Amino acid sequence: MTNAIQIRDLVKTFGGGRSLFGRKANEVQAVRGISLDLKRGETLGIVGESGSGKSTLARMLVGLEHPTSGTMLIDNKPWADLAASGSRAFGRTIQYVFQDPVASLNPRKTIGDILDVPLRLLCSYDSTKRALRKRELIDAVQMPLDTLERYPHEFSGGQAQRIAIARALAAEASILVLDEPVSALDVSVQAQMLLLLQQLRDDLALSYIFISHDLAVVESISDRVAVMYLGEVVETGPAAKLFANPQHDYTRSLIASAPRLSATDSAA
Ligand SMILES: Nc1ncnc2c1ncn2[C@@H]1O[C@H](COP(=O)(O)OP(=O)(O)OP(=O)(O)O)[C@@H](O)[C@H]1O
Repeated sequence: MTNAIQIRDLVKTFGGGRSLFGRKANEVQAVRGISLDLKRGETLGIVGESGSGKSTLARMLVGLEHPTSGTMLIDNKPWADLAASGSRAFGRTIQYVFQDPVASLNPRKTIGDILDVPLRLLCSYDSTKRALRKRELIDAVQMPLDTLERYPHEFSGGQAQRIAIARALAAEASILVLDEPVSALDVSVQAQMLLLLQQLRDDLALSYIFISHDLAVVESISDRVAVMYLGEVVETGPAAKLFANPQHDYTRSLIASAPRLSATDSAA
């Protein structure tokens, strides 16, 4: 079985202008030599405190940031080849779902027009095929068909996130990077969203990178978890094992400082 993503020795350094004394000023090492694999069909949770480099890693995976050094294979394609081919190649391979669903949807366009963009620009489908795919996509995220004629402000946060997921699925990329996808939602809506994501992953053979600082959410959806601290991965392991028996001091302190796992406890 090949990996959906293979990351080796990945480094990202921001800034680094020279000061009067020849030392690099304002340099931030956001990611410091990460190696990770995402298996096909797997959900890999990524946890870590604010500033640990989770979003920088995510942004490099989808081509929004250039690595300083290291290699990545995304769906067996070298990252550098995808970057050389441009955003269309990335968009058909790997998609990013943002935390704030309402802000990620253009308020002046109908949902149909929003879904039209990737179908036109990334897939080059004709209008008949686009109309068919839009109905399939909206159905896949369990929204009514009249959603296509409505505008983003007419939807709740949970509904808007379903639409954002439909858009991420439009170009048939098999890998989604979900960056805090349920953090802006009410706890009751979070559970439904996690269920939908699991169904989509299984039905469409997707692989997920799932970033969150909510350990309960990560434990409930992830097969494996990677713990980031100061730009490094300090521990990886199967989700249940890692949370039950953390090996690294930082993982232990992260678990100790997390609020009680109320969402999963009360859903049981
Ligand atoms: N464009 C940038 N320029 C300079 N520094 C940056 C930039 N983007 C991120 N950083 C820095 O890199 C480090 C990692 O940030 P990053 O956003 O990846 O962390 P994070 O774990 O995703 O945090 P959060 O959970 O708050 O989103 C931080 O110190 C941040 O200030």
